[in-house]
Amino acid sequence: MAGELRGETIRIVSETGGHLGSSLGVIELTIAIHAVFEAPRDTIIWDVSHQCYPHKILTGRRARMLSLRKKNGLSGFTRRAESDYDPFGAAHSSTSISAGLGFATARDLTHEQGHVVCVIGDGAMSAGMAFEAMNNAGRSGRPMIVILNDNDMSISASTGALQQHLAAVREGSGANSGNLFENFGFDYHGPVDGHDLDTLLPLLARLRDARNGPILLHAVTRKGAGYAPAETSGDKYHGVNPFDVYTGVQAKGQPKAPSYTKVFADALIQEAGHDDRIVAITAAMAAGTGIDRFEASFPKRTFDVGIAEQHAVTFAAGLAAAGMKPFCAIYSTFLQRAYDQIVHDVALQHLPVRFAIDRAGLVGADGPTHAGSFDILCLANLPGFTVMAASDEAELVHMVATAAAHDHGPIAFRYPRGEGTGVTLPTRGEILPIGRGRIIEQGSQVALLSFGTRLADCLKARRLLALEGISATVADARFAKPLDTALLADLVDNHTMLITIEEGATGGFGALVLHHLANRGMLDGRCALRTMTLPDTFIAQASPDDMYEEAKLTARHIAALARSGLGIARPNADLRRSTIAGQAELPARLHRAEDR
Ligand SMILES: Cc1ncc(C[n+]2csc(CCOP(=O)(O)OP(=O)(O)O)c2C)c(N)n1
Ligand SMILES: CC(=O)[C@@H](O)[C@H](O)COP(=O)(O)O
Ligand SMILES: [Mg+2]
Repeated sequence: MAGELRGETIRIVSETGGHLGSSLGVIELTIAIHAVFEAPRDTIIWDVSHQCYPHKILTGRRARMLSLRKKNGLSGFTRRAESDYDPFGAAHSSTSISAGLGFATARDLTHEQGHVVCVIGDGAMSAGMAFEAMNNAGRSGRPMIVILNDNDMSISASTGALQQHLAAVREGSGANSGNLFENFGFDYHGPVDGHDLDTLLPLLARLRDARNGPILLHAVTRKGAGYAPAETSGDKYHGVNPFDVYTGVQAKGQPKAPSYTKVFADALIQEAGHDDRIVAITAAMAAGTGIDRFEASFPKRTFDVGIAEQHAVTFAAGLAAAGMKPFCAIYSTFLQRAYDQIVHDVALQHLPVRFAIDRAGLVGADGPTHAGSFDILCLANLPGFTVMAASDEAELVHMVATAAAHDHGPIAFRYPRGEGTGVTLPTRGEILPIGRGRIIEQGSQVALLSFGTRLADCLKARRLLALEGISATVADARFAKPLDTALLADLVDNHTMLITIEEGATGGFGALVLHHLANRGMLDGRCALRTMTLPDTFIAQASPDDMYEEAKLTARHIAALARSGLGIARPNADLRRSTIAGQAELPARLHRAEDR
């Protein structure tokens, strides 16, 4: 059974890509859990749930697994709307014990009998939220079973004191003094071999029938277990592209340009080489944010705090208050977890923390839980914040330098997942802090004001409109806060329509522009205003190549809005055929110093 399930998981992920290592680590655990407990009557909750592929195969979704992480396909995480066997959605870590205690409490209040099982990894266990939940559950006395899936790995190696404690417990050296979980009121069992069904099956049955309060089963597993390419790789094939099953070699297209992440990391390394107050912080995403590259150059100035975004932000605030220049590199979606720390510890104290916001905007296969939708509206509405968005990777280099020099209050710059545009990067001598927006192409009827990387589509839209005799200006806002009010006045005074475009939820850049213009009586009808944002409905599992089509944030959509706003019907047929092929070339003068 385990061999078949492991083989099927490998076969599927070799075609779909996704999170392989963690799924392979819980093959036997998944079998044992579903053998001993009766889902969906019993509640099985997977933390992060990136390891849920075997669970999905065993719960009626095997036939659909090749649609994993694709448009209208199965989610790469558990999802309530997808199956009764997914009682709670996840993807952000460390939520399972809280949710499990919720289910257990509801069960007891309604005098139901079901069991509640939460499977949480050692990495996810390192987050504060897991401790909050254990603190509450341990005292509650409610029967529930937490299975700690301890493979001594996060995405990369686990960090922190918990990792050391678990190692001591695994080696038995911590057993005599009792362990953390017992001290939190859990009946601790283990450590046991999480791959040994002969141990797991009778033990889980006994724990199931105990029903005398919260239990923690410490299962020791191997991430990537049973597949040599995964077991022998540094990250245990945490997240993979489609791959050759026999060799393990992943299909990796030749990148046309360095990723935004790499450009950020290299730019930060450059700045740090000239300023030893610059330090870098990651919350267990060293490779994903490029901070692993920074660490190779500045190991003593790099801090991986574990899956602890809240702590990461306030830790950065402390560093800033003490005169350092902290760069907090956190994915947009995961930064959501630290919002109060951003408001209370950073903004209200006006501390110069630098936020490098990677994966800002749509991210494709990881779907709605990972889309970077809210960082603009969350940060640009905070007092004293400076909020920037890079329109390409050259701009990102200038923004890193701007952030390094910015010592008066918090500053954030956002950039997307994946490859850059291939634009030439500025040399050291060409790098200058930026302070305002800029006009890229001058027109006269409609102004397209982009905040971020949708600029390329605005330039394409300009060419589409030109074919129809409509003249468009394209401008790069660069800042959502402070707004470049001179640029806004220029655009409003000299055009009959202004369209703002941002890859973020409504309430961010466009809303701030509207607020500014309305409150200064600049929307008196001479210039119509439209805003283009990410739709409220999340773009679920849109494949990377059609997510902007789904989000209606392409050149075609921009041109259509301009046309309709100007009261011009759709172009005649022969014009429709003339589509603009290829990427709009950014004008050579785009990156000249005087444009800063
Ligand atoms: C709040 C949050 N921060 C970061 C991540 C990114 N992330 C996904 S899985 C993972 C590591 C999880 O480690 P562990 O719980 O031990 O699971 P394993 O992969 O070892 O099975 C991280 C950091 C996340 N999902 N949620
Ligand atoms: C499960 C999880 O949250 C991470 O593995 C995430 O999927 C990484 O995203 P990137 O692939 O964009 O680094
Ligand atoms: Mg782990």
